[in-house]
Amino acid sequence: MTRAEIIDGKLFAERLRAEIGRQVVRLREEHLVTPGLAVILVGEDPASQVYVRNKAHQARGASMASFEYRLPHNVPQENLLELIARLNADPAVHGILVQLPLPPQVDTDRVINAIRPDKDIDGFHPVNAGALATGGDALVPCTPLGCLMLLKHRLGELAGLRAVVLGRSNIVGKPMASLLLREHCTVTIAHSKTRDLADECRRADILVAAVGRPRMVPGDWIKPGATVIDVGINRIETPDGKGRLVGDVDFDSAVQVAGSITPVPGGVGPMTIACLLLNTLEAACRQLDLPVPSGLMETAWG
Ligand SMILES: Nc1nc2c(c(=O)[nH]1)N[C@@H](CN(C=O)c1ccc(C(=O)N[C@@H](CCC(=O)O)C(=O)O)cc1)CN2
Repeated sequence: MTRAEIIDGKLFAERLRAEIGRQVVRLREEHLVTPGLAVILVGEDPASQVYVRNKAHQARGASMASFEYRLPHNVPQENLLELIARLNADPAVHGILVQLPLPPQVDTDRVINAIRPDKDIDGFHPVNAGALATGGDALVPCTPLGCLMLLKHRLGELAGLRAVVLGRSNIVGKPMASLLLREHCTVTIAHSKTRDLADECRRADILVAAVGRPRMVPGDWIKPGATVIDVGINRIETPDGKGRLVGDVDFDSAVQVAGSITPVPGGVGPMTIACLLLNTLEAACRQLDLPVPSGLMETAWG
C-alpha cells in the first residue's frame, strides 16, 4: 500500500499569511487603514500563552496592529465584560478574540455574546454561528475555515463527496459540518453516542476528526484513498518525559490507508492562526465598507 500524501498546513499557512500581509499593506496605502487585532488572555495556561503570543506576533508579521490584554486568572467577569465593551467601541480595533478556555468564574457564553458580531473574528457569536448555519454572510470559526482551505487545496471540487465530521463542538464540529454542506458534500456528524462509529467513518471520502482524544481513529476506520483532516492537538507522555503532540488520528496506521492526511503538529494548527488574520482583514474591510479581498487562498498557493 502506498503512503498518503501529507498535507503541509504549516507551509500553506505561511503562504496565506504572506498574502494577507500584502493585502494589509495595500489597504493602508490605498485607504489609510490598518486592521487591528485585540487578543485577551485570562490566566496563565501555558498552551494559551503560547497561542496568544503567536497570534500577536503573526498579526504584527502581517503588518496589522496588535493589542494584547493579559488578565489574572481570578479576574471578575464584570472586568472582562468592561474591557470587551471598550474594545467594541474602539475604532482602531477591528477584531476581538478572547482566548479559550476561560477560568470557571467566567461564563464563556456571556463573554462571547458580549463581543460585537462584526468584530467577532473567532466566529463564535450566535449571530455568526446562525449566519453560517443559514447560508448568510458570517465570520467563520478559524479552525474549520482552515480545514476547508486545506481540503479545497487538496481536492478542488468537494460537491457530492461523503464527509464525516467526528465531534459536535460549537467551535469545530458544527461549523465544519455547515461549511462542508455549503460545498454540497453529503455530511454526517458522528459523536460519542453514534452507533457503528467505525463503519460511519469507513464510508467517508473526507474524514474530519475533532474529538480531542489522542489517536482514537485507527487506520482500519479509514476508507482507502480518503482525505483525513486531523484537528486534534493532544499532548501525551513519552518515556523520556518530554511529552509530544499527537492528533485524534493514529497517524502511523492511517497514513498507510488514506489518500492524504494532515500531520500533527504542522497540519490544521497553523491554519487556525492564519485564518484568524484573514478574518481580521475581512472584519476591517466590512466595518469600513471596503471590498473584501477575494481569492487570497488561490493567490497564496498560486
Ligand atoms: N478563542 C479561541 N480559543 C481557542 C481556539 C480558537 O480558535 N479561538 N483554538 C484553540 C487553540 N488555538 C488557537 O487559539 C491554536 C491551537 C494550536 C495551534 C497550532 O499552531 N498548533 C501547532 C502545535 C503547537 C504546539 O507545539 O503546541 C500545530 O498543530 O502544528 C494554533 C492555535 C483553543 N482555544
